[in-house]
Amino acid sequence: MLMTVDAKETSGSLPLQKATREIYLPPERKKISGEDTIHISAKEFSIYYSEFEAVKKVSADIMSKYVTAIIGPSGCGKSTFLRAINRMNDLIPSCHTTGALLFDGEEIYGKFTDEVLLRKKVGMVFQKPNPFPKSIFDNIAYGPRLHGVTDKKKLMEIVERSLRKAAIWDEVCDRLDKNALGLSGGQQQRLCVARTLAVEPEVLLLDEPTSALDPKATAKIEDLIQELRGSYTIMIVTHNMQQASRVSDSTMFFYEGVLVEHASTAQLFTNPKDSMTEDYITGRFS
Ligand SMILES: Nc1ncnc2c1ncn2[C@@H]1O[C@H](COP(=O)(O)OP(=O)(O)OP(=O)(O)O)[C@@H](O)[C@H]1O
Repeated sequence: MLMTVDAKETSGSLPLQKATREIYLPPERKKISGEDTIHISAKEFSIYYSEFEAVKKVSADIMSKYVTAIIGPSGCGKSTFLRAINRMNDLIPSCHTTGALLFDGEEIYGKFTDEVLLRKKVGMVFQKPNPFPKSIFDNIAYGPRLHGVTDKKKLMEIVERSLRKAAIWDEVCDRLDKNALGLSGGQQQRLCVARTLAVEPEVLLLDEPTSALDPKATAKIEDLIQELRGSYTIMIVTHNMQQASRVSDSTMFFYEGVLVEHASTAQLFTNPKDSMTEDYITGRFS
């Protein structure tokens, strides 16, 4: 469903411009059966690169098995926040955090956190598909092998199950021994989702997973997110607000490192509480 929103003419310190954008009204989304539980929780959580505070005292609860979108202008800290959830930022020496970030109630940045186990539970798919230069089979079997699965029959089961879950089995089942780099960009990205699913994570972090894909491949990934909703907690960074409104249950809007608003996607896109959110979703600034 589409409607046109005229943004207000006043907007604090933001440059004034007439903004008219078609806003996709999020469809009614079914509640996931069972009790709603908090999977990830940030409490006054900040992330620094040296002295620079890229994410500022964020407090938010991410609900288990729902889809959460993270939106906001370039450089506002979306990816930095996402990457903190499986400690990918550890690879950057200047990066450090304050406050708390909890996964199932346990400190992600705790002294005794097992990062390998954390990254098994919290998988990540990046902007550009990045299959290994190996066969399709070996791409999917890579993680399970790393975690000690050696039995060929068991590996075959995992490979098939993961490729089916990622909605790519039918396209590749007759060429599992072929190099994954021979797949199209969209297929490669679904293969990367399958590779992540192969180690049975609980959380999927998707960092602009469709920005390098054409509309058809993008639609397949969006359909896939809907398929996986209810089985995994999914967080997706996207610049595409229509995508956020199509695929997510709740949306976080960041601006300059601050979490300005976090609400159900329906509310955030139709009745945002903060004027800055409204200005952003109506295209006053990007
Ligand atoms: N490795 C790094 N070292 C220093 N500063 C960084 C590093 N990575 C990101 N930053 C800075 O942190 C801030 C947040 O960056 P981040 O990539 O998280 O933003 P983003 O909202 O994901 O942006 P985009 O939408 O452009 O991907 C930016 O000011 C960026 O320049």
